[in-house]
Amino acid sequence: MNLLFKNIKQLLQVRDQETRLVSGSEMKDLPVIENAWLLVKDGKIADFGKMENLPAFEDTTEVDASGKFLMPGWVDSHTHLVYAGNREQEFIDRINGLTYEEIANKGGGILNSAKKLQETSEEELYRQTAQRLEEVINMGTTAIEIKSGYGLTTEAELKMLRVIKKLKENYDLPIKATFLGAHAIPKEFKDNKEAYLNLLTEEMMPKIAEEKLAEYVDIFCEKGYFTVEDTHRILSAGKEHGLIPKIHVNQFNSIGGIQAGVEHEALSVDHLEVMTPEDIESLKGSKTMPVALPSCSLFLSIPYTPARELIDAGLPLALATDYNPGSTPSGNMNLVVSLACIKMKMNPEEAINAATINAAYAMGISDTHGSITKGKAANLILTSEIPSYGFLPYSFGANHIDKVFINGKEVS
Ligand SMILES: N=CN[C@@H](CCC(=O)O)C(=O)O
Ligand SMILES: [Zn+2]
Repeated sequence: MNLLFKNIKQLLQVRDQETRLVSGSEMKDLPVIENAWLLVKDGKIADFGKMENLPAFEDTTEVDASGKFLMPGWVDSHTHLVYAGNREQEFIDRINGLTYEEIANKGGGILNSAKKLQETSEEELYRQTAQRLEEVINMGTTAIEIKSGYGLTTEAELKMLRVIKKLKENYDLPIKATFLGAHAIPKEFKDNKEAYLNLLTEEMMPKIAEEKLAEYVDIFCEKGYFTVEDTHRILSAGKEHGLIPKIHVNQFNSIGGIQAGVEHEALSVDHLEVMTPEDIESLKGSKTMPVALPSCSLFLSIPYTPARELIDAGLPLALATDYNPGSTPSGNMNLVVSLACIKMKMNPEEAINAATINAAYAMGISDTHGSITKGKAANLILTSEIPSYGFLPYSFGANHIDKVFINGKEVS
């Protein structure tokens, strides 16, 4: 059965097949078709056009989209969706004056989540994660990347990645798995980081490659976590095991990780709250997508990625949630898009481009997702009746999503 959307107030993000990302001043353009129709066949976008040229289709289920906007679903290219429990106590500790760094130094933070996760069964972890996945799908996310990194032992890292594998089997949206064993140094290796790096590259990576449990490799390149040298080592070893690099970098300090990412042709460099002019310069001409995580800045009260500087330098930018229990307990891409406009001075067009086509590039799926393009998957958001697409970020905190479709099937 085909699905026909009719009377769409505006069809947003209409692109040709060649456009894989948009950069610099191109990000201000959001191509639209007014008063449009769109046909879905076999889960894919088959055709679209203006209502005045609507052909006669047979055997279609019709959706009247009068007053509504139809657009590609959000793509969330950076999450830590698999975790056990929560870190609400650390939230309270921060309200009462401790910093994120102080909490981590006291054995809280990532190590706290790792302890909880190690003690949680794979079944229970799957249950908690599937619930979060359904929560974000209901908010319009129709493709998602998920990292390991709260296991920090071979057994627990594999447990996380197997949970992601099971999600891939049970849900229809694109899910990419990232191995982030280099997220923090476990307590047992506090005085022997070298041994932990060896464990990552010599024990965990071969197992992950053998079971095909991840597409990407990631590392937290930051003072107190992993150095630029460690980053080179992990990304090189990852590549030898068929894993494409991504990095957590420049969250608190600029230490040269961006240059390492570019050198390794990382698919994305993520966080970027603290950027020097040299960091921006080194991204120019690269294939690496910068990714901003504004909900993390909001939650931790740290600087926002200087989006204007990046975009005005001609670079592309993607947006993601960073959904995790410590720095961003929210997977709401609608809030991310609002924050990008409110706090990072991105225009609605730039923010929507960053959360769809550029986000799809950052998770390696922009040939099949992230825009309204013939042949791409019909992963779509139908808004409620709103005056304009700019109303989405403007009315922050409100829910203007009427329906969500994955491969043409209504899922919410
Ligand atoms: N910065 C590193 N990792 C996660 C948060 C980790 C945590 O606090 O649990 C992030 O991307 O923000
Ligand atoms: Zn993260």
